[in-house]
Amino acid sequence: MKILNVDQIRALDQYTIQKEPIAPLNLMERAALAFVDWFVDHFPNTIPTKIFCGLGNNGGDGLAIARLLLEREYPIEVYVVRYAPRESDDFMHNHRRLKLVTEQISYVEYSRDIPAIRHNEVVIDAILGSGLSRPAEGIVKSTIETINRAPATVVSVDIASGLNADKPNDANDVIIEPDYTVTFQLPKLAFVLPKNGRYVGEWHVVDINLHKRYIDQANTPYFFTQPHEARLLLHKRDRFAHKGTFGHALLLVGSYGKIGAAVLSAKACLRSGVGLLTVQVPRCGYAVLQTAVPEAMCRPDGHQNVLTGVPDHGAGEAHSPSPADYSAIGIGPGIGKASETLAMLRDIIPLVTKPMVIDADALNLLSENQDLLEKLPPNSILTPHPKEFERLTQKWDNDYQKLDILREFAKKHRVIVVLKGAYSAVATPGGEVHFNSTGNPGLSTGGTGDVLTGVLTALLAQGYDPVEAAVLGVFAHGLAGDRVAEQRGPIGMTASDVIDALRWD
Ligand SMILES: NC(=O)C1=CN([C@@H]2O[C@H](COP(=O)(O)OP(=O)(O)OC[C@H]3O[C@@H](n4cnc5c(N)ncnc54)[C@H](O)[C@@H]3O)[C@@H](O)[C@H]2O)[C@@H](O)CC1
Ligand SMILES: [K+]
Repeated sequence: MKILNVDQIRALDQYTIQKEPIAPLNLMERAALAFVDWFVDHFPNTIPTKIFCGLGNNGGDGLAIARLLLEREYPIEVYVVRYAPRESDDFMHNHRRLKLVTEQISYVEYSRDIPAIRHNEVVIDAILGSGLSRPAEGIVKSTIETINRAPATVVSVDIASGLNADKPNDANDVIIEPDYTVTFQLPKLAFVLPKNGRYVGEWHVVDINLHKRYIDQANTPYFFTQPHEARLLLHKRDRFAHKGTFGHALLLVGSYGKIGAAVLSAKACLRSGVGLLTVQVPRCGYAVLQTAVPEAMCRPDGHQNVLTGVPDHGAGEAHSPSPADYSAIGIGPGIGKASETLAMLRDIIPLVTKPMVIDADALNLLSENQDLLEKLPPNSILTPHPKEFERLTQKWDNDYQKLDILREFAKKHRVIVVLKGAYSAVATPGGEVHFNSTGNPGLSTGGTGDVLTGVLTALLAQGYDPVEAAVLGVFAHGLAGDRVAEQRGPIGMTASDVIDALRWD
């Protein structure tokens, strides 16, 4: 699903009005109905509900919503926040319509007009929407502050009042902190950025049938991966397939004290459909790996505690692994930053021609040895969390700047970057960013990153296009986490649970 900016959303509204065609007032009615359908599914008509409306089209939506909820016998009180002398046309139409069904419309001009809000109430926030053009001030600001202090459940219409949809807010801006945001047609970029979590709450997109042709043609670097889109990326398996069909992956993982990372990445790789897997671990990890992951071939490193890339001669292999022998290579989980391991990266990276997966301390070694970045095979997948990405690049002032840095980095180095977190962002060499829709805070636990490396390496080994591998792998990994959270709650989740919950159908 595309994420469009405010100008595009406005143009999309206009395009729909002209090309469908539909009168603006009817489009507003459609939006209000879509909101109300969602609302009646979530709140019974026994809860006192206060709805705060601004004077623009967001407020117009609010007035239409109030009328539709009154028809459904919701106990609604309507408050119009009068911050300006002029109302939008569609606001005025809906104001007239609402007055035909209720006398109970209050006007908030001064602080004393703001009603008390009790804890068992619902507040619908329709003060300002995507037309926000300056910070909330005066009576708008006081109303927002009162709503935020209230112990009620808050639902924002389209977007929290005061929140910019596609650019940073100032630290001092006063913004509604909703429990839910019900937005029209497409998500806003603001919703997927970490700093905005409290200004979005749980968000839902409702379909209001805006014109598909405009959406199809609109140019945007930003996408939100929906389940059906991820599922389309999945390769069908041939009935006559054999293990050679699904590639041979090599994982270079683990160091003394971190062999668990090697085990997790190896298990996840095998659970993600790879045909054959070889795992190179320091000698200290040999028995552990052979026991914990009997399906994998283990190549012990010549070094007892860290990876050097040189195999243990006792294992009968005289040569370093030839990267060309493998369909995909994943490096990083648990490897540490020993100088021998850096030397291994220096040896191996220039020899690899196929996209590889780079994670954890391999990323930190790249940060400290940036010349290696230039040598990465094109379309390699890097999987930093924000701190690792900051080490690779620079500090950022806000999430929007972080996105710019992310896109620039992926383009410059011709790599795919999976910036991990809520709504993990997959940045492509072509400048696109795909935000993931699965996952939950339970995944913030040791080892889940190692699992992701295994998953991505398996997909590359099977011949997935690297961008598709990243988008699909991140989606499947998050979905596995969601399955675990559903079964046992997010708090007790372990990386091993995530591996067990991986499914590819
Ligand atoms: N245009 C359309 O066809 C549709 C619009 N819809 C609704 O319309 C909203 C956008 O409506 P508008 O463009 O009228 O904008 P808003 O309703 O967000 O804002 C109204 C006006 O307030 C002024 N304003 C901006 N920032 C302010 C501030 N901080 N304090 C006081 N005044 C401020 C601006 O002049 C702005 O145009 C969407 O969020 C959505 O809720 C929906 O009805 C769907 C269809
Ligand atoms: K709003």
